[in-house]
Amino acid sequence: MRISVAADSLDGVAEQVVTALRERGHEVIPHGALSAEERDDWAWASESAARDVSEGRADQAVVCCWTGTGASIAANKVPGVRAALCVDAYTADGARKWNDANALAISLRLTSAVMLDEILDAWLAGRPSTDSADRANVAHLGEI
Ligand SMILES: O=C(CO)[C@H](O)[C@H](O)COP(=O)(O)O
Repeated sequence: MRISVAADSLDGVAEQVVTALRERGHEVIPHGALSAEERDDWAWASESAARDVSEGRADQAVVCCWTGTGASIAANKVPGVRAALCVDAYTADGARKWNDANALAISLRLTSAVMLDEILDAWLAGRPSTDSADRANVAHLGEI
């Protein structure tokens, strides 16, 4: 997959997100502090990655800031983007399954290197539920 990755600083696991995705065979499009040319504030960096998804340049995004909250809020403002702040593998699996989330938000403060690997494995293996109630919930997100 092509995965856009944004971070507002290189603290914590920011650069490990890029390395881990490339090791798993994905093409990474870097944004914010991960790019030499871009503004690195969380709202701008996360927006850039989310717009890649919204406009078809990327299949998914991973957006990071210190808490993960600002990055997820910014990404969720972009049409068609469903960003989920995930702190463990169960949440990441559920976000893909029940929310059909297409942007993974990560807290650089909370997420250890070990947890990041677990979260990414669950996220990348996850598939959206085909259950009609789950699909109805996801479809309604586009109507709110
Ligand atoms: O977690 C965040 C936003 O939700 C930011 O990473 C945090 O506010 C730090 O940003 P800055 O370095 O610009 O003060």
